[in-house]
Amino acid sequence: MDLGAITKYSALHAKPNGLILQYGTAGFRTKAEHLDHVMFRMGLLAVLRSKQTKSTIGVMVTASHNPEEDNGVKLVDPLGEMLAPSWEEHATCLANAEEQDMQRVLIDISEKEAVNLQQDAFVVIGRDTRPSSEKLSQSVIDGVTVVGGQFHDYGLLTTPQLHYMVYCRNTGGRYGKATVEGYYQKLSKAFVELTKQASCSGDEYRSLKVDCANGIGALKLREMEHYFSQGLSVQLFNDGSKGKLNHLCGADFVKSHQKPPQGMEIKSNERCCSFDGDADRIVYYYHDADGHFHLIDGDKIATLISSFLKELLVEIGESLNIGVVQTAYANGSSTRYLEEVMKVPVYCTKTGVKHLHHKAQEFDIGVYFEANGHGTALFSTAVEMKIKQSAEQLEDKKRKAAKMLENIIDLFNQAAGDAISDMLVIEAILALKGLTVQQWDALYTDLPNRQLKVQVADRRVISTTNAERQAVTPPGLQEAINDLVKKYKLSRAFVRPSGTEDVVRVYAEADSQESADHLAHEVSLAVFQLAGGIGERPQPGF
Ligand SMILES: CC(=O)N[C@H]1[C@@H](OP(=O)(O)O)O[C@H](CO)[C@@H](O)[C@@H]1O
Ligand SMILES: [Mg+2]
Repeated sequence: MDLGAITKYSALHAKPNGLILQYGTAGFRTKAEHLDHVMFRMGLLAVLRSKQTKSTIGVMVTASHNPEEDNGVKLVDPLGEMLAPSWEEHATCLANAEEQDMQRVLIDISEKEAVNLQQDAFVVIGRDTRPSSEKLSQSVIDGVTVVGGQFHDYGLLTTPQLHYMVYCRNTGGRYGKATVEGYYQKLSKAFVELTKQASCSGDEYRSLKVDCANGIGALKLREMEHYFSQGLSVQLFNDGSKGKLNHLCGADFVKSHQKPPQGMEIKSNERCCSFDGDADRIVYYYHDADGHFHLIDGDKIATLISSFLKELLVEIGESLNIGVVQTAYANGSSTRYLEEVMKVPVYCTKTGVKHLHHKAQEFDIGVYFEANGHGTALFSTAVEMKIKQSAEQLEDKKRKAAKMLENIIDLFNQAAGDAISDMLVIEAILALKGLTVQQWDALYTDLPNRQLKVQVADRRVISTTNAERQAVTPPGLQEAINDLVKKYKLSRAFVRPSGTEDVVRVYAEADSQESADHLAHEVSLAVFQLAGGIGERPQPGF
């Protein structure tokens, strides 16, 4: 390492004095103007991680569903997964080191992690469409080059596309070709093969309205659509030509406000979906004949996918273990339906995709989704091989099911939740099963629920256990929640400090919307009183 050069270049990406940031659930995220030094330093860190793992490492510049003025960065580990926790700590230390301490922190990390500095390093970089992203990704490149790392800048990519590139590059091309073209071809081929088998046809059935959150998803879907147009026609809205990124649109807006995005005209019973700003989340929705809005969230997506996979396995005659992984935010009805009707084991992990992803890796087939629409399915190597064999050896009907499963496996992005890939999986399943969006929605009825945020002086006073479903501290809070929950039917509530915002999140569900709203409000008051609320007391009404 040429420490002199690092110090010299670092001064060109100077850290604002006193600024402290944390590598959180989704990397670093804050106002774009505060991130130049973080980007440079993440370039440095990506090189160290690449040397240590002797693999290609990814750096994605995005702040997902945050407002346009924000930005962020996260590192992608060799198999396309999130950065290992010990390196998250290194990332935080490096980002927060004052200029004069930078060299020491870099050396500390290299020593602690036994990084062979002579090893070659390769980093791939992607960015979303934010106005600040291009310059910030240049700062990442500055960091990579100053420590002698090689790089490939993919330019504009969805977050899951970058995860895919990393995975492809580190598996010798077995997973796919590490180009945007390779991504389009792999997914589209699988999708077209699948939809060829569907018996229903007709233009109306095979068309979908997509709200792209005025983000990168619009660009990429537009590039990709002609590859799969045989199987599906998509109509793009909020494609970035006029509106602002994530403003009154996108998956996060639709899920949290439980209403359709602006800028999209919806006729009754039309199938619609929304991506978030970096296209790693998706939710579906429609208006019924009475004009009521129906949201189909990550829980229902997981249900559709896992029931389809289970059916295929039964047809093939394979008894592989399927597990569904959720978080505490999963609607109680979905968990009940999966366990009691579908007889699929369900596991609950802490919030944050990396927790779900790791749990899902424990199964032959692991399906994981956050309620907000981030998720995918993972297939063990042994399963992939078995299914490939079955697709060649089995007879007739069984063989057809095995072929379908083989294509479904190819259609999923197993590196990360991916709005485009999930959309194609869902569209293929609906077509193959001949299901309308209403029939899908009718699998079960969501329990009414409410999510609120409470401002407190220090959200770390709240600690939780049992996959965040119970508060351990501050004393008395969990008892207060228990007493409140008892007042309502089919009720459940929990609180946890957010990993991405300076708030405490409150979640409540109950047998009616009114009860869920009341319960959420009462729990918010308990948080305010017992966990050091600041500002105005939580008010009833939403
Ligand atoms: C309730 C909720 O939706 N929480 C989101 C949100 O995390 P919080 O830790 O709740 O701020 O952002 C995460 C990163 O995008 C996402 O994984 C998670 O699901
Ligand atoms: Mg996102």
